[in-house]
Amino acid sequence: MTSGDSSAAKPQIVFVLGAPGAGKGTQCEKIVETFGFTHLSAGDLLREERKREGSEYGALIEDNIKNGRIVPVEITCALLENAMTKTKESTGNNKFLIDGFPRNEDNLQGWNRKMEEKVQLLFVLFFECSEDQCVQRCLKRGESSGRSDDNLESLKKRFNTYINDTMPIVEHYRKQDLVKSIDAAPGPNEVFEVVKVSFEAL
Ligand SMILES: Nc1ncnc2c1ncn2[C@@H]1O[C@H](COP(=O)(O)OP(=O)(O)O)[C@@H](O)[C@H]1O
Ligand SMILES: Nc1ccn([C@@H]2O[C@H](COP(=O)(O)OP(=O)(O)O)[C@@H](O)[C@H]2O)c(=O)n1
Repeated sequence: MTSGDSSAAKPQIVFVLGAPGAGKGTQCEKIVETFGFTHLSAGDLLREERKREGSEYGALIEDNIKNGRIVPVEITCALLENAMTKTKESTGNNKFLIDGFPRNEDNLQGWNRKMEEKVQLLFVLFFECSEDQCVQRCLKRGESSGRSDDNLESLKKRFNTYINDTMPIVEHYRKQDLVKSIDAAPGPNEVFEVVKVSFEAL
């Protein structure tokens, strides 16, 4: 096999970042419908692992989520890799939106050690939205989501983590010219009109 062949088989990925409540999950659903990517949310995978019977990480994950801290990358990266492998085997799809990751330096380093060479990073979608607007969206979502972190106390901690730990990761990718910044303040359909452009260009 030539090196060209093996690189063609690499999964294509887009990282999706933005503040809590910026609308990452909402836009990912739309991208899946229109462009055939598989959506892998790091937060959803962690919440599933938290409730999986026999998981040794349940309490650790819950403690981190409630306090807006980032779970150690060994756990999150293994969940993502496993989900990618399973998706590839069961559906043949090899294009992934990786939502809410990498969210801090530990996530970035862990991913780069284990996965960077195995995938093709297309770009990083970054949703920009004011803290006020994001908090309002999360509080509204909290009325029905049942999430233990959609409350004001957890949100303050999540925003600290976002500013201190996630923004440097966005800057890291910006320096590599990989970031596509999207204004996430308008309604979901309007935001998607802008998101679309990046995927149509692929
Ligand atoms: N563009 C938007 N305008 C208004 N509300 C939105 C928008 N995008 C998402 N929402 C709502 O805000 C909440 C957070 O959106 P979500 O996609 O879950 O964000 P994230 O994945 O970034 O945390 C949800 O209740 C969602 O319905
Ligand atoms: N890479 C990640 C992503 C999420 N998480 C945890 O999961 C929580 C919820 O993340 P999420 O992406 O589902 O939700 P939002 O904060 O984006 O609304 C985060 O606050 C972290 O505690 C993590 O530890 N590592």
